[in-house]
Amino acid sequence: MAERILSVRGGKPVYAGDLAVVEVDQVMVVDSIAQSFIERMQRDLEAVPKYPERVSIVIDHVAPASTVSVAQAQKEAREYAAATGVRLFDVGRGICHQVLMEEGLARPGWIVLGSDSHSTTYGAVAAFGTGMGATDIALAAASGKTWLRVPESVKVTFTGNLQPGVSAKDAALEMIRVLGADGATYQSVEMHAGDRFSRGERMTLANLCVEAGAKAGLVVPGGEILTDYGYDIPEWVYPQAGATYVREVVLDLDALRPRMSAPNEVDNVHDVAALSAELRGMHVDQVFIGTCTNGRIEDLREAAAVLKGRKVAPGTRLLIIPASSQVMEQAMEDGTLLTLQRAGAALGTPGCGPCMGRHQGVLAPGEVCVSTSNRNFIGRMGDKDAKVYLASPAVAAATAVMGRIALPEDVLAVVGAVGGY
Ligand SMILES: CC(C)[C@H](C(=O)O)[C@@H](O)C(=O)O
Ligand code: SF4
Repeated sequence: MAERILSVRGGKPVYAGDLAVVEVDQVMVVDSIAQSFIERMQRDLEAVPKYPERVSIVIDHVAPASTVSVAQAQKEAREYAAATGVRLFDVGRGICHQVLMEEGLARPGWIVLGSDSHSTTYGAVAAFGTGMGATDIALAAASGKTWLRVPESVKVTFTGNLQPGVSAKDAALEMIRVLGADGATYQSVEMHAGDRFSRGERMTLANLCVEAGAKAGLVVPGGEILTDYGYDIPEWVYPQAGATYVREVVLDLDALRPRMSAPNEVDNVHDVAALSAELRGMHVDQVFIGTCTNGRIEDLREAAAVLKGRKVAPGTRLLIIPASSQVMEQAMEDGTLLTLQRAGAALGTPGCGPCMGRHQGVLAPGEVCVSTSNRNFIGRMGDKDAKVYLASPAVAAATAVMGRIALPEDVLAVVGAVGGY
């Protein structure tokens, strides 16, 4: 898939290891990188965006601003957008990847460069999405092009079906366990799943690919689900018959059970049911449901199904942040937010929230957090002595009810307050 997309978009056949120069359809800049991006454009390149409509700035990582310097950087980003005509998604619109997908700014066959590592997410709609630093992003904005070394591909085939209580997040964590945290460095993870996964589920899978070091995470479009792409799928995004891969992995969804990634590496993945009694009994201080990995409407509904009529355990706090304003609206309309609020969740403004430990839920030394995000390295969500466990929204919600790591079935017997919120 990577070879074909980069060949067509570069106008000549390229193979793994070749250099490709390709047209860029969308350049995405996040708040945290905006200042360096602007500096590269103005000071180093002395350029303006070649195609302003192909550049989007998203204020999402620390939104609303937490300090004066963050506020100043965001002010400069707004002014830059107004002066150059690039698109601006301001505070409250949501997390960059979710917003670009909702706005149709990632489409099958597109090349989308983001100043954010989780730009692999766009592979959910067969777009070649990848993250780059401020300098490369600025060059792409100034020239409308970028150069890439064409990645080798790893083939991941999903068989069977997700069982009740098991989600795409569990499949993604299992994939990372099998590949390893550096198992797909600068490779394209090409996922073959037929029509097993919805658009949101494919986003979760493609999102996690960068945690194996991948350059891109491409889901091969398949089956009945092709309608949720929103745009035509060109024939040339499909892998060539007889394509060769550097590695092939098969994941059986029938056998998959809820997974959890334990500190401090994303590929330290375990079966939740098989965790030691000590870990299952450990007090959990904070549960966070949200992020570009699992902050979509289906994720909030999954959490609400577990939390409905129940309360967050005393001594545990539950933070829930929808990935975008659109998700927030859907969750308002269908009552999901009310269920979550009544269960005792603290609801936040759409954005990244505490995912990378900069605001809205930073962890103290020794605290334990179960999060639906994608990273759990030392210091990710606050103090270096805090611990982050990664799981699905259902496991996170069950954990909030029990105050310790739990499976959705563990809370079935719990009705109403567990000691009172
Ligand atoms: C701030 C941004 C550059 C960073 C990333 O690149 O991924 C962040 O989104 C993260 O998840 O750590
Ligand atoms: S939600 Fe987390 S992982 Fe996603 S872009 Fe924001 S900080 Fe990065």
